Amino acid sequence: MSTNETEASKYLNMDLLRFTTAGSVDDGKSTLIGRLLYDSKAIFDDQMEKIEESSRKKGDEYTNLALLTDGLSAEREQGITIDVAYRYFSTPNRKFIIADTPGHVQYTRNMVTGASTANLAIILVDARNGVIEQTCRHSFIASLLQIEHIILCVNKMDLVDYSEERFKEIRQQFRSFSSKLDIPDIHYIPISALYGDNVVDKSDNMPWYGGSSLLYTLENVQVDSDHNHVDSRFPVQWVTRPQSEEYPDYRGYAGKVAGGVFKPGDEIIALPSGFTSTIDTVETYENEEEEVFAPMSVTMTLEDDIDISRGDMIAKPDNQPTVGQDIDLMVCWLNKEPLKPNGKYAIKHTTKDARCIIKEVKYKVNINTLHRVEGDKEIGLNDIGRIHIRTTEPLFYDSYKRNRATGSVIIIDEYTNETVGAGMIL
Ligand SMILES: Nc1nc2c(ncn2[C@@H]2O[C@H](COP(=O)(O)OP(=O)(O)OP(=O)(O)O)[C@@H](O)[C@H]2O)c(=O)[nH]1
Repeated sequence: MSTNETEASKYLNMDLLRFTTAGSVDDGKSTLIGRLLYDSKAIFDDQMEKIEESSRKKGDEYTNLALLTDGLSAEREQGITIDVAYRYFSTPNRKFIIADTPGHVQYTRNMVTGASTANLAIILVDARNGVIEQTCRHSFIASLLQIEHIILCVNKMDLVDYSEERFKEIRQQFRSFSSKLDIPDIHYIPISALYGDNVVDKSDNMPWYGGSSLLYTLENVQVDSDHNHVDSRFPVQWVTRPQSEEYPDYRGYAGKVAGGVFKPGDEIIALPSGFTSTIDTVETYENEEEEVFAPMSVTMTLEDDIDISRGDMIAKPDNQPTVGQDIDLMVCWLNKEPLKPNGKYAIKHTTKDARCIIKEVKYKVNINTLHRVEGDKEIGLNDIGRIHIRTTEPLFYDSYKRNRATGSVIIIDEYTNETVGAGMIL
């Protein structure tokens, strides 16, 4: 291998952490991401020159790191809908993908999209304001989405004189709230995104803080595998039939593995038909593989010609998903039109499209207390509630806790085609 190839393969094989950032408007998200990229030397020099120049033009005393992420808003102004921007950077120790979710009004929606594949969420609070409703909302969503690690960054410490007491107060506020949530690992870091305190390097301004910097924490937090490698699930996206002279009977099933491992010789079952067969080959775009696993995109061929079409699920006979039409969900509502009890919606689950009726709104959750709201079941924009639906066709699903891919659904308004809800199967 040439040096370039060695470098490239080292990079590809590097450990990856996906994280998302959440905070309310002006808590300093853009500044923080800019600071992380800048201090970890991930910004290219030409980008930096542009930013310095534009900061000078605006008369900023400090290079305005928020400008680094502002390309996003320009795109939004052009009418291109980008709810989440993915940014990539790496240090010698780890690769990172940041799902950067803009903090405007549609924050719940963006956070759900950005966080659904994240291993970790950074939740920012302004040291002057402490824990506010949005902090609670974001943490609750993070716990619903089964994000295992949260870093609560108490930002703008410079504006509270780097006060240890203030930091401890906020940490206590968040501890008492988060004790009611299912989040296994929470870190607390006092930072100043603007001046770089505790972002990449430990700060001299807060000698009382004994923990690690944000970057060090991001580099070292232990993430389990993103994917369920136990329950084999392959939702079929399409059936390929090239019908070439060489292979007149070829029939391949293409899609993305949603869980477990598949290899030639494995016995499989196709749902909903229940027919069984044996895997002949599994291949990726480039190669025939010895085995494939989540989240690889693959084409599978079987030894028997059985009836399988888009939206069907290939699993193993001794480990099948639940098949059903009556489903309990926690739903995050993403549309300004509230959820219609008894309303009909389109629903997307893995590669399957179906329709559903909302049979019952069981309760709405009060984001601050995490209790049920008594006497009010209207699920409006940014609300979270528990609902029961009935689908027109059976879905092949797992609980969200077990498998994020086969345990989530998207609810769509049939008339406007807008995504109105994101659901996690209980
Ligand atoms: N003093 C001080 N100001 C900060 C700090 N971090 C961010 N700011 C300022 O707070 C303001 C908001 O920062 P942004 O990074 O744009 O905030 P944001 O959360 O990304 O805001 P949106 O993009 O609107 O969601 C800017 O004027 C920043 O310069 C900090 O640590 N200390």
